[in-house]
Amino acid sequence: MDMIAALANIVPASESAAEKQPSFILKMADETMLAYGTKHQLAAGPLDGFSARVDRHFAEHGDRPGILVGAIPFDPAHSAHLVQPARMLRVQGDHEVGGIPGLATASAPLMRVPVISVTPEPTADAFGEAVNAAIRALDDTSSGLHKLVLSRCLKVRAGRSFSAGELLRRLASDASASVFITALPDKDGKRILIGATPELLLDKRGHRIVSHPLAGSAPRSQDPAEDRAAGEHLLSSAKDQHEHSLVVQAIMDVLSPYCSELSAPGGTTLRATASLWHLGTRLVGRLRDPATSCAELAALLHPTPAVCGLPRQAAHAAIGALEPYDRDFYAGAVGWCDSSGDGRWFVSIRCAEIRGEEARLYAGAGIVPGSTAEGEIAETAAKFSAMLHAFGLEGEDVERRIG
Ligand SMILES: C=C(O[C@@H]1C=C(C(=O)O)C=C[C@H]1O)C(=O)O
Repeated sequence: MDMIAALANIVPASESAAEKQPSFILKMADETMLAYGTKHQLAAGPLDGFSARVDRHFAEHGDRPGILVGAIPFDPAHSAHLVQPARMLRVQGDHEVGGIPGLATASAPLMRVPVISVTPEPTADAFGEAVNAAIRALDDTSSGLHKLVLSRCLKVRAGRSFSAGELLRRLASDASASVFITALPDKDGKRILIGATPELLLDKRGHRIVSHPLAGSAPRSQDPAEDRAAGEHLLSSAKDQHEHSLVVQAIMDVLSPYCSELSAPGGTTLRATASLWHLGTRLVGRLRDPATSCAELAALLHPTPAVCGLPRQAAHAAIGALEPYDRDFYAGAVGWCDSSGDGRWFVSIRCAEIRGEEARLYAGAGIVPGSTAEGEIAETAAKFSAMLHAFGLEGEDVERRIG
């Protein structure tokens, strides 16, 4: 059955417009999930207590579909935004996201939304100063810091509201990423988070868990020889391998007490998105007790040193002092968990928060001894490029602003 036919079966014509539009889309290599409407919302609260709230939710709301979808913010003290939808559509395999009713039609031409302004927050220079402050903190052994991830933001204002469907279609052209749209709690109006993340926080099905952390990055090149050299350079870089190993070790430390087996069968390898090379390690484990829920493990893992730093508390405090904004749902997690304890969560990076005619794009980079301000400016500029491409924003003018 094709996508439109499948949707026609589950979306009766009499339904309200809001219910016809998916409020959550997650397109992965092997499956696309679409959630419509809201039956119940997960009770608010910090990440500590998240899995207990999820368990309580399913105990109280035994109706179908027995699934919660949505987003976890960066700050563990802030509340996740998860809903039990009215309906859920899961399409196995890889497929076109073009024909989703209420979003966009596959045959419609891509429309460029006229952009009024692109404002960096902070400026590339100010971000470079924050990176230098982080490098000084890492060099000062009394700080106890080993790694810190700093981000910057681009505020994009347009002449009319952005079309989530068109953005999603453009993002989906990079098959190496999982594309998502999720509703966020209202703040001066309706908000969504949209992105194309390459990073799997945790997948849990029965006994089996998989995590695929990324850390260590290099911009790709249009020139094939230069591109290959950039990848090989990253793979042999002691600084990047060190940065990467800190993340892998932290994740293994969290997961191993729960596992009878935990290993990295393929070791550390290069992962490519359309714009970046990454170092990645796919970790596969077998849980001692399959009743250990995905929500419980995801809450313990987040935020990993791939988006926060090491040690977690000190890095979190340093981010609060050095970044001029609250990350909110950037560098959190997006995904789902179900009443059987299974689930899948991705790290919410390469994303933008959209509210009407305004978008906030985010990009961050891990800083370890040996990092440089110029290197981190270039890396975050490359990390913006997938979203900028989706917004139709490329060229010298934007490049000048983002450094
Ligand atoms: C924080 C981001 O990316 C993270 C940081 C990386 C790095 O420092 O090399 C690589 C992948 C992600 O884990 C981001 O894209 O915003």
